[in-house]
Amino acid sequence: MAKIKHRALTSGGTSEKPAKRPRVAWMDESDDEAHSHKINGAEALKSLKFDAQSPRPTKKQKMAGAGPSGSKQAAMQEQRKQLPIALGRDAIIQEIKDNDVTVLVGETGSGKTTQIPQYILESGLARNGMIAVTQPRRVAATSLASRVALETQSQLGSLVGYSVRFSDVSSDKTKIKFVTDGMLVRELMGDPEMERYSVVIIDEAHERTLRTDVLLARLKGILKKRNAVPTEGKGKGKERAPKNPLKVVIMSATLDADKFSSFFGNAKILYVQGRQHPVAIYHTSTPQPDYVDAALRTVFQIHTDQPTGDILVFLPGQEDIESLDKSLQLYAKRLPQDAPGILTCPLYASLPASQQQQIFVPAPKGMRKVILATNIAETSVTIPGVRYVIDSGKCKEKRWVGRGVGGGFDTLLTRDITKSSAWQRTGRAGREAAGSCFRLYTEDAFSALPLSAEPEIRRCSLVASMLQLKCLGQDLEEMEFMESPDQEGIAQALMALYLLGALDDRKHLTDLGRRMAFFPLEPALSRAVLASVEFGCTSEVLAIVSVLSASSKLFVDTTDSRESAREAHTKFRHISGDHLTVLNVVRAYEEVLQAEGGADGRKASRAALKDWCVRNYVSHRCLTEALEIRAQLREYCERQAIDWRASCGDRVGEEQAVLRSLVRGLVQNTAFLQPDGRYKQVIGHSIVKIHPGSSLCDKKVPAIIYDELVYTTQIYARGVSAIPRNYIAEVPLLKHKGS
Ligand SMILES: Nc1ncnc2c1ncn2[C@@H]1O[C@H](COP(=O)(O)OP(=O)(O)OP(=O)(O)O)[C@@H](O)[C@H]1O
Repeated sequence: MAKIKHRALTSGGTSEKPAKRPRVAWMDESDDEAHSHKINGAEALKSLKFDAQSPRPTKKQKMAGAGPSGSKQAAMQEQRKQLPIALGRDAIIQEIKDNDVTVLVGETGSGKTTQIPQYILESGLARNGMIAVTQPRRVAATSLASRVALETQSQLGSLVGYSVRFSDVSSDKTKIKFVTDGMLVRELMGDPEMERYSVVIIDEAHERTLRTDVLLARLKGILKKRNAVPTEGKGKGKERAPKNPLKVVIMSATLDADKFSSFFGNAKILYVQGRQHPVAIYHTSTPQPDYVDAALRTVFQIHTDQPTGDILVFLPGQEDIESLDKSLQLYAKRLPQDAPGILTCPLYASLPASQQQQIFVPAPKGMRKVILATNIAETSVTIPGVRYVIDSGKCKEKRWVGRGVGGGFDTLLTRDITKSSAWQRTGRAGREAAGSCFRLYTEDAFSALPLSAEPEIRRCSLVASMLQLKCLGQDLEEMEFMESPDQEGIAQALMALYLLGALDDRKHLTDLGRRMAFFPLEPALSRAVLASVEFGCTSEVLAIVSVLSASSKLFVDTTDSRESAREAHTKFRHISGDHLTVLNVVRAYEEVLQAEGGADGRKASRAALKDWCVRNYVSHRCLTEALEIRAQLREYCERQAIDWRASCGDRVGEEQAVLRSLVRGLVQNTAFLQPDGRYKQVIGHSIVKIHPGSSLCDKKVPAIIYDELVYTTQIYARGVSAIPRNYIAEVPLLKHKGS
């Protein structure tokens, strides 16, 4: 293998003196034994057996994902038949027919997610109802829906559709619907017994998201109701059958199947063996504490030594992705002129959907695509062209820090992955052909990893779920979950909902709480929207809340452009802080929109708008998405008879009204200035500092509200505005406390 001459990089990506970088030493772990694993030490899941290799795909097969017509379609149908799951089709359908709940464990890429819904549909098991397939992440839900629509030769949104927050691509004709688990929980509010679904498939159940756990708990109750055999009725047999029975299928490649089975009264467990393509696994022979650097070297080792095929690198978060992206681009420039180029493609949750879709676009001829992803690409997703996976062994985990009444906050902490995650990541390399997975940790380190992560229900805020369940007449604290939430988490959620006015002092849901749950927003933000009605500033609050709900950040602020960005942002700055600054940006953007495209801005030139955003260091994607979200929130307002046009008119009144509304929602996110210049939470005990990215970062004001706390070396408040102290005392439930 020819050595690449690297030059040393600083984290900012600038070059230093040339330095030779050592290669990463690998140990081949590709013997069969190393790839089999057991679940719970009991049921052998011989899933990662790399010897069940089917023939390498033909050129035609490789093209199968490219389009729905002619030979490509035939190749795709042929590929479907080759999937390991296809062999067990009839047996699986029979088991689903015979059982209310089926737990299905099959190796990554065996065809569970794309095929099982189609088999169920073809078998007639769904009768006139729909088949829901849940996914923990939206990128998986949307890309799977596209794939299954292709396979069924239908247009996305007709037979096969999807529903994720703020985007529903389904219709009356839809029979298979891919949904995020959060969306299905929301749907419960309009359809508490899930009557419109005949089959609910909970996919990637091993991830144990809070919403999946809520769904599983609800499904248990729904099954009892919908599948009970009526005691009254004249006839026998069919006439005594339940009217609209429900089937539940729980699926994953890396699942503690016994646990799920016993939760559903010893449900049937099915194992699907075999995988389509082998994946060779390599561990490093020594630990690699600097995993970004190790990933950089491995990318180039693959690029110079290995045949064509795209590379998927798993990193914990956006910062590492951006850092590796820069380094890769820098080194790529130094490749010999005749060598294939490198095209980098970042993928993380806060990246807008349109940019996330770039990972599915084939690299131009002569280029190798390197996708830099967080664990959002870890499950369910097939990225065509990927043959190599590099696994840093790290991920970010959401965790409620400092749990307890009034205190604490959700934060993302970097930690080692689990064995489940490692297997899932490995699985991304063998989707269309044989692949390789390079783990940036030793085999001993792999052996020491826990099997699976602690369920979210034990480590994340329960506020939103508790409110949704209250609307269904259920108390989270009394429900039977696979794992019960801890008392501190429950107390914190109850207190938060009480302070928002969603619950009364007897823990009963209030009318306000019901209205809050109606909006597809965090309860704190929906409370602010509802408060804006009282203060006559719904138009302004909707604009701010829409930006806060967008998936990407409004202000573009990279290390290289920090000074120019700050200067450009000055003209939007509002003296009160970040919330009204956001409003100023939205207004300025709308002015350009109208100037460019007439009264309704519809014909505005995209190029002109983008140009304006670039010049002002604000994100065009964030603003486009925020305006779409706002349009939807306006519809929700109309359904609640709220006049979304209500606006203050004058700027002084506006500042007061908007901040007062926001305090109603962000009441727990308030802090008072202390004599030592720091801020202390009003409810809670944490000492916080204003984030350096805030327009208020150098200011000392008596009291602040903030959108969120982030923990790095200390606790920072982000998205901050200054408020008079008495605004906090105005919050109805706090009045009597005289805070
Ligand atoms: N978008 C796509 N483009 C090309 N091939 C695809 C696509 N989606 C699925 N496939 C093919 O179908 C196979 C089965 O995918 P599927 O998602 O059904 O597997 P799975 O068993 O659910 O895997 P996992 O547990 O990893 O989600 C893939 O290995 C791949 O060969």
